[in-house]
Amino acid sequence: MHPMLADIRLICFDLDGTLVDSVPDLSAAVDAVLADFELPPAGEAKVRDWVGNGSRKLVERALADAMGTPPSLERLELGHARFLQHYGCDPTARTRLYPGVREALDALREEGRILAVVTNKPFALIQPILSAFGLDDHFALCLGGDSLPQKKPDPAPLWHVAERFGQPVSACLMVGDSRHDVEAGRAAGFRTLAVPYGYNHGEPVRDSRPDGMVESLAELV
Ligand SMILES: O=C(O)COP(=O)(O)O
Ligand SMILES: [Mg+2]
Repeated sequence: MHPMLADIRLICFDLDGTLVDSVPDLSAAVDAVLADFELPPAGEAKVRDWVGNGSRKLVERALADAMGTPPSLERLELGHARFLQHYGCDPTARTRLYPGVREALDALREEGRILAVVTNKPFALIQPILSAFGLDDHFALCLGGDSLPQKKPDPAPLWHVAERFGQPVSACLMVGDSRHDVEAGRAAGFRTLAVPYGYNHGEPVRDSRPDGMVESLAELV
């Protein structure tokens, strides 16, 4: 067991960039939206740096980059609706679990820890992705970026999960790949653990000073 887990009863996991490498499917959907608007594709490298603030912001960044100017509200709404359609068709066609994820989740569940997903992704997309990897039963609660009025880096989703399971924040851990996860966790009073392999707007997540880092979730167990 990892030393940081000693007093931890509840663990909130980020999804994109922490449990799943979803950029191949996210960027295919972004490029499909851009094609709908007869704009050039963005490609995976750019999309990787745009992920993290939810799908609406992702589409906004892609449209602004392709057009050289921020999109109108109307274009953004239409683009986001199109994105949800394209992405929702098959959100795991090229998405993969990161190494160590399944082993870690199996073992942590076995140990009786409460596991939750707190992502900025729309709630409706969480279940299809978890089920594609046979992980639907592992999490006691999943929250998306649209589940509450606030999303990460706001601590509200983390407090919501802790309260739901009657856990003091001192018994809770946030595990993520980006500064939004570390900031939300710290603001909530959770302990924070980061993985270096995900998406953090092109910056090392270590710069956000998480309480700990692991190269792979396999190190948790
Ligand atoms: O949808 C996003 O922008 C990122 O989602 P995440 O919070 O699971 O990393
Ligand atoms: Mg993430």
